[in-house]
Amino acid sequence: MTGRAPVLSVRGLSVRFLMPGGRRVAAVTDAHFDVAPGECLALIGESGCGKSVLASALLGLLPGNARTAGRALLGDLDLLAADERTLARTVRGRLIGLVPQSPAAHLTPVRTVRSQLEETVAELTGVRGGRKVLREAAEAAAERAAFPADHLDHHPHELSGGLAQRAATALALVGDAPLLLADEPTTGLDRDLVDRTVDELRRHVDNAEGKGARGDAGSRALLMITHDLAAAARIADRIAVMYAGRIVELADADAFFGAPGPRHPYSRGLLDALPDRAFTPVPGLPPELGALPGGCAFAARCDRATDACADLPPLRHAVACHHPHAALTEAADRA
Ligand SMILES: Nc1ncnc2c1ncn2[C@@H]1O[C@H](COP(=O)(O)OP(=O)(O)OP(=O)(O)O)[C@@H](O)[C@H]1O
Ligand code: NI
Repeated sequence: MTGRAPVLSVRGLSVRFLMPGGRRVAAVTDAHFDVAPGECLALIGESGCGKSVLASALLGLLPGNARTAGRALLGDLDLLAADERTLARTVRGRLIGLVPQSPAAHLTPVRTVRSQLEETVAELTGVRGGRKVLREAAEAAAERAAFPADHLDHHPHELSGGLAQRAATALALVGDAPLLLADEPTTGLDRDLVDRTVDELRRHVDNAEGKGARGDAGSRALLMITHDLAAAARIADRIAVMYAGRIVELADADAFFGAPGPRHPYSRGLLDALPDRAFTPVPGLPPELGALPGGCAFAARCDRATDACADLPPLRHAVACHHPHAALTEAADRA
């Protein structure tokens, strides 16, 4: 990794939901990671482990019963401490482009995709020169996300899930934001489009389209939340594995998907569950985030667990486990 300052620096980020009756849901606990300029970090983990909550925390989009702790620095700005005005005016869309997990819910129902794209282009890029120029810029934005031109005049409810996904991706790319946050950007897409979509997200980071007008080649970063390990393997530089609200492993993507492989038993389990690998699901279910055990949250499902796992394993050499699989120390240190 380069010595340049990270685009995003997350330090000790925790999110608790306060529930009726005093119960607390520990959705995210003590997340700690950086995303460097030019880098794609993929955040993976089972449904309900806290990935989207982490994304919402960065964007200031958590509901009123959420409490956050820690810091999330985007440049000098602590996203967790920023007020709503700053988040609305300078963060969402401009500093962070969001590909939301439920695109249909983020598109304005009463307006066509074309009008939403044109408005976003006008607002975020300052494109001037009248209708025609704006129209062309909006069409180019649609094209980047493989959104078909003949559907631009449709309203969101007339779109399939896959097309709504592509419309949302097009909107997220418009602002050329320093950080692109993509939450399940490939939901509802078939394999070809998955590849095309993630490649476009990757290009945003690589700046391969000659968009270096700001002289900032390679200065952008991508945080991609995904269930799709093939998509992660295709474009990610590093992998963060989340389990029960905690990041349990951070790894170089090549080492993770290739040799020596993941170090945390849960990460191994995720890979073994893939159809083109062992096709064996991780046994059991993740714990309730409202009632987490005191020690390692994965111990109940782990074939390597011992008495030591009753204590919480710290994240050491980028893995939080008492019995990690061996790896080249060098690879672990780099991660
Ligand atoms: N407003 C809320 N109040 C209470 N609990 C919540 C709230 N929003 C989310 N949660 C809980 O936080 C946990 C993490 O949810 P999150 O949506 O981040 O999961 P995820 O990893 O993104 O899952 P998926 O892959 O299904 O999108 C879940 O257990 C969820 O029930
Ligand atoms: Ni989610």
